[in-house]
Amino acid sequence: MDPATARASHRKRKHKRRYDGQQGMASGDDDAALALFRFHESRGGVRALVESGVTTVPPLFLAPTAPVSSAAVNFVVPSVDLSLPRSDAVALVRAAARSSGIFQVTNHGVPAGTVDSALSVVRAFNEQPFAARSPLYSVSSTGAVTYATVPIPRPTDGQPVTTPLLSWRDSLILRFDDRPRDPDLRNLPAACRDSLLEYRRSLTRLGKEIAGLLAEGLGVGAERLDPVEGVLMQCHYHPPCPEPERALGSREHTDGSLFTVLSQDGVGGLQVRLDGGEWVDVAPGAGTLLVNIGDVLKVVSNDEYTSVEHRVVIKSAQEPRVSIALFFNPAKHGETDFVFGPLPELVTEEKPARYRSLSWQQMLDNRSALGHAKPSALDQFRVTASLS
Ligand SMILES: O=C(O)CCC(=O)C(=O)O
Ligand SMILES: [Fe+2]
Repeated sequence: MDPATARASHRKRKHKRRYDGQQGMASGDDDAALALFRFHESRGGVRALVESGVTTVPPLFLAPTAPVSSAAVNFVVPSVDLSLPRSDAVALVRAAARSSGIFQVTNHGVPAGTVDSALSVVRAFNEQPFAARSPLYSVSSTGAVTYATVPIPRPTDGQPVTTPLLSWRDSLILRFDDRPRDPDLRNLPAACRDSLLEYRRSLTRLGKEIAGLLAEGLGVGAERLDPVEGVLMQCHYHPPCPEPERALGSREHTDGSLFTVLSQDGVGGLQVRLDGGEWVDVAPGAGTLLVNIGDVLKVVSNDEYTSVEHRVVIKSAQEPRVSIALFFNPAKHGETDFVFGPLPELVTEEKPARYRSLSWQQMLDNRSALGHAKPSALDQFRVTASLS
């Protein structure tokens, strides 16, 4: 190979690695990696594909098996009425966080208009002409605001190349970590910016209340999970899909957060996996707020609480679906990485620490290397019982 060809080939491989986030791909994946590269270069997201009139799901998005849910199980997401006396609300939160790892909150004090408006500005952002939204397109995981079709890393479980690389959704991502003030969102249309900041302000109050209830449910002081902050806001737009049963809106994963507050419109598609078994639908309720437990809280609670595995299937060939996930973590300002482990109060002789302490960065590194699904990156930090 002459030096120029070798350099070009090296550049191509580097590009591929940057975009698929995986090291050492098999050469059989080359075409998929190039298709992924080209897709990102086009800067229009899934929405642009749909606008171009695709009638089939391109291979980059193909789910390996039809993502069916169990019709046999009638899953009703636990509901917590936040206007109940505190001890009752704590008991409900505790039961839900221990069993399914997801619950819905009612009487939460977040105005319905705040949620509706946030969902509709996300939809409007994505439905702007290509020229208005594509300048923000970036797969970088830094920056105050980015817009992209973001892949969730594939589990490295030896699945064949047909594993989908991309989810059928475009995400507008706002990052609030490391910043004492609101991030610079000047690139967003003003109405979009104002609604999303108001949404975050309102949900931050709710997040603090939920953190207190979750802490009390563990039998520790409310302040033990405080201060929390909505550090990352992912606003997802799932364009109508010509073959809904062949794509996934989101691959299966657990969230890396303490907990996540999720709102969605009435289209539906969110599913959870019960006890690592069957996938079941979470019935949509337009504007309802769901709380799901993430991996940080699973560790901090020493496995008292469970992080819920979830995914999004595409329900409609006509209707787009919009959802907003606000991820809550311990507040951190500046450069210091936060380290977390089982709370000392929850470690006893009968129940020793199930995890070693780990830093947020270690957790992120493991998630991108091993994928976000179970068996999870977290298992790397699990303390295994000594056999001797
Ligand atoms: O779109 C949804 O309902 C779920 C989104 C989600 O799971 C996430 O952003 O982590
Ligand atoms: Fe999630």
